[in-house]
Amino acid sequence: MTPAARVQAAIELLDEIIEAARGQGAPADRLIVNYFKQRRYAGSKDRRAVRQLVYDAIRACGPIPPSGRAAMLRLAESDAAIGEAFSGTPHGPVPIEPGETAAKAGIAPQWIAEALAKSGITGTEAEALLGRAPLDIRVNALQTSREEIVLPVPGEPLAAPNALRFEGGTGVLQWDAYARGLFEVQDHGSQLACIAAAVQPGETVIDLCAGAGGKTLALAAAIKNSGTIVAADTVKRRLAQLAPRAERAGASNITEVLLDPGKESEMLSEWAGKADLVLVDAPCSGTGTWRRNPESRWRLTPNRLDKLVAEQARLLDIAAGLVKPGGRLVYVVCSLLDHEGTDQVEAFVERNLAFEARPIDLPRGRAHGHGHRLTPHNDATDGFFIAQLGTV
Ligand SMILES: C[S@@+](CC[C@H](N)C(=O)[O-])C[C@H]1O[C@@H](n2cnc3c(N)ncnc32)[C@H](O)[C@@H]1O
Repeated sequence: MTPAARVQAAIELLDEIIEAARGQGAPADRLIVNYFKQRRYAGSKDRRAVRQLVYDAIRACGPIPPSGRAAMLRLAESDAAIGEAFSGTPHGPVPIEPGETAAKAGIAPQWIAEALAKSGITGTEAEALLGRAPLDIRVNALQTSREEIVLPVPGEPLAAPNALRFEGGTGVLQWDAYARGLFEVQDHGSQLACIAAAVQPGETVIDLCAGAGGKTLALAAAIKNSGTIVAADTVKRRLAQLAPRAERAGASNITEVLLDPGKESEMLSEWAGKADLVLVDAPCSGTGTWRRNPESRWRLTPNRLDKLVAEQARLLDIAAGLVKPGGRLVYVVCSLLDHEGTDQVEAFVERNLAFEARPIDLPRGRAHGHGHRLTPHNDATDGFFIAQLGTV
């Protein structure tokens, strides 16, 4: 493909991504894969270059752009080579019309940028939300250690004791050590959130929003396969990924519970008031993961955020009923909006007088409100808010 044809392909893809974001359709990554399935003539270099153009344009536009072409014109303002592609050559974009405008720049749609600013995320902190994420792994302490593991490329040791960092895009899933369960891909921030849970061997742990089990597996390793971990979620397709991962990792103390939405407490009643730890890794807006999914900021609406905040509060109250006297609840969101973080915890302790927010001691991050905050700028992790709620 010529450089101009690559720019035109990126414009077409951006049109699809914008439409999907407006209608809550397929994520950008899937649309890119589908696009190239129908265009086998594009080689791997073309695919990589187009993908890069698409993601650079997504990052460059704050609000949802009116069109893929307007998004690419925004990128052209900082890259003359892209501007030159608008010359009307075959397969390339038609020339720029007089008065044609580029999409708006910025960190995010205005209302989200304002909510972030109210939460203390401005300037370089806000810009870093759209940086490029490295690739972190968690060495599986059930099978090996960071010192013993042998990998094709040496990773950079991080503050979490089992964390190693590689350049983004490193093909770690093709490594033999992955197939043998010696490590899992997990952001350093997620690993630190699991450390905040401070599990001890023999404990009864409920991972209320286990998803595909990323944190469940870290907790199983920390608890050294003793005690019990209940991994619960409402989405079968996510929870179904846990069993094969657990088998590969050698984690043998996990019980899965597929929950019906609205019947969570009923379905977990055998553990009511019995858990040493309940982890609530709640569904959230994901503002801390824009490095990986920059277009997700175009999908969030005030109404969707309100619904998420209400669901987080409901899940926290369900979790409170599962914690035993003297036990603890750890609340995690990969968002930096205070609505979903410290404000949520403040409202929880007002509703649940048996709980108090406790300080968290981690090698990275800072205290923020009623919890602890990790950010891409300050900590080189995804953005997280973590709170530990102990019974008084
Ligand atoms: C942030 S994700 C969890 C990620 C997972 N803990 C990990 O480390 O990979 C939030 C999860 O909450 C689940 N969820 C949403 N509503 C729920 C509910 N009412 N009860 C339990 N889980 C729920 C979602 O299906 C999703 O898997």
